[in-house]
Amino acid sequence: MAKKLAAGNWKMNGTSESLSEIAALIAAHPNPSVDVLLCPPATLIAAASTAKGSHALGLGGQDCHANVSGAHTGDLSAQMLKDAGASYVIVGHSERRTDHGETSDLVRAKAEAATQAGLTAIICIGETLAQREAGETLAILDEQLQASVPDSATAATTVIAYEPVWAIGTGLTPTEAQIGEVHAALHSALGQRFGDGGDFSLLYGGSVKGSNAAQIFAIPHVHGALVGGASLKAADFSPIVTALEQA
Ligand SMILES: O=C[C@H](O)COP(=O)(O)O
Repeated sequence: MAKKLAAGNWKMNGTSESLSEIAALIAAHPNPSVDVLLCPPATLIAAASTAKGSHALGLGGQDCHANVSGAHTGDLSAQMLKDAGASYVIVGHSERRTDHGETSDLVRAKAEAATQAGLTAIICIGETLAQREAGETLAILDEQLQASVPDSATAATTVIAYEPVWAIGTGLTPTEAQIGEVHAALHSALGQRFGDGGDFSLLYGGSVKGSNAAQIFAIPHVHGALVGGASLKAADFSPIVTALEQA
């Protein structure tokens, strides 16, 4: 049974003042019935870990280096994120693929590093609008999935996030049928490769908000969301957590 996960990605947003949003989220969900995760900037992970105390809220990084340590100025290893209090790390977000030229081979190496450090890897894949309009969506996603997910991946250590690039931060979302088609294909591909495709958590990401979360979570093989803008404020993220709890 795939676990349900409401994950927030703060991207390059947040300073110590933002820790009050974590306190507010915890207050709104003292005992959540689904997994709830926030990925603040790495500078806040340790403080967020202290702020959350023993609450079940998970914390994650937004990227990690493929190596454990070394001469990589400005980078962070998965071990360092874990040491700061993270239990997850996002790898292969389209903003990393675009802004930093990350390939699926590199994403796979990062996912391996993450799981070796004991973190759950959230591996992101997604098509551009041009690829969707060219009818290439399923082929592109399968290519990204096969190349980005390590052979060592298991449902316990790996979460897949489908994020259409054109839906991120735009207010646009695919139709329910389009999301359903993709998630069914991912479920099937993971099942064929790993034999336990039914257990991998498959998140949808891209303009998820309180007003559309329930419809998205009702789609087969959608086990949660990776939320950007609407995760920054507890007041916006909390309804998404609630919608997942009720799905
Ligand atoms: O990681 C999160 C996604 O990029 C979605 O961002 P968004 O909810 O702001 O569209």
